[in-house]
Amino acid sequence: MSTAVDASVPVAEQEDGTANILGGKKVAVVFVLGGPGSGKGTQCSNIVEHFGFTHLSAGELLRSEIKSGSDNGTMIDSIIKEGKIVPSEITVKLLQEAMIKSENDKFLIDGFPRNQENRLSFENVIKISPEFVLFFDCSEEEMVRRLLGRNQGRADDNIETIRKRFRVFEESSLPVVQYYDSKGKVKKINAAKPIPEVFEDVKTIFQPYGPKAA
Ligand SMILES: Nc1ncnc2c1ncn2[C@@H]1O[C@H](COP(=O)(O)OP(=O)(O)OP(=O)(O)O)[C@@H](O)[C@H]1O
Ligand SMILES: Nc1ccn([C@@H]2O[C@H](COP(=O)(O)O)[C@@H](O)[C@H]2O)c(=O)n1
Ligand SMILES: [Mg+2]
Repeated sequence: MSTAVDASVPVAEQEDGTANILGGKKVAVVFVLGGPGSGKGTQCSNIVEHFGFTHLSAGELLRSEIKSGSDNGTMIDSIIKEGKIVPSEITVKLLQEAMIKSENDKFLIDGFPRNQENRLSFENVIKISPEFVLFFDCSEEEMVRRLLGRNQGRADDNIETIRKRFRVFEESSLPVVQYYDSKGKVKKINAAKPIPEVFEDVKTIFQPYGPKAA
């Protein structure tokens, strides 16, 4: 059984001082937040490659759920097209299953928690506190440019839904960032720079967690 991420890395505890244990192993979780198109997925891929984390994108898990034809698929699809947030019990269950299935003990949870309900549901069900929150800061103007140029066929990459996603980000996701900031857990990155420059800043933050095992 794995007992720790790396003996030299201080692993976060829950607020009551108990360890972050999932499926019998001690785990480290980093929440990755930022506006739509700020570069969360792009930088998570780099972190996986250099520091051996497992990347779990809440949005990707929800899109897979739609594709799988699950009972909730139609409802998730219409919520995503509206740029709104899927009920937490669905997203938290998908994250929990993916974490338990994984053999890794270091997770990047991208695009989550998107609102306070997501945060509380994760705390109550999974009972893990994040090591920190990596927050990508970028202007809306730049994020629109990136999203409209992404070309991945996403149903929500159109200007109407993008505007709605920005409002949801401001109204529901930024309060989560502020909550973690009040606990001293936010590491803010200037995400407006080119991809390699953003990753230089990200690397500095992840140095204690790497490098990826050979
Ligand atoms: N620093 C950057 N400079 C320019 N383009 C970038 C940068 N980072 C990412 N991109 C590009 O912007 C687009 C959006 O990036 P990405 O998918 O990583 O964003 P995201 O934050 O995961 O968005 P979403 O919340 O919509 O999933 C992609 O086409 C990506 O290649
Ligand atoms: N915690 C979450 C994360 C995402 N969603 C929905 O998925 C959409 C796409 O998410 P990305 O992170 O891939 O941009 C997002 O706009 C939400 O509709 C969610 O409900 N809850
Ligand atoms: Mg993404």
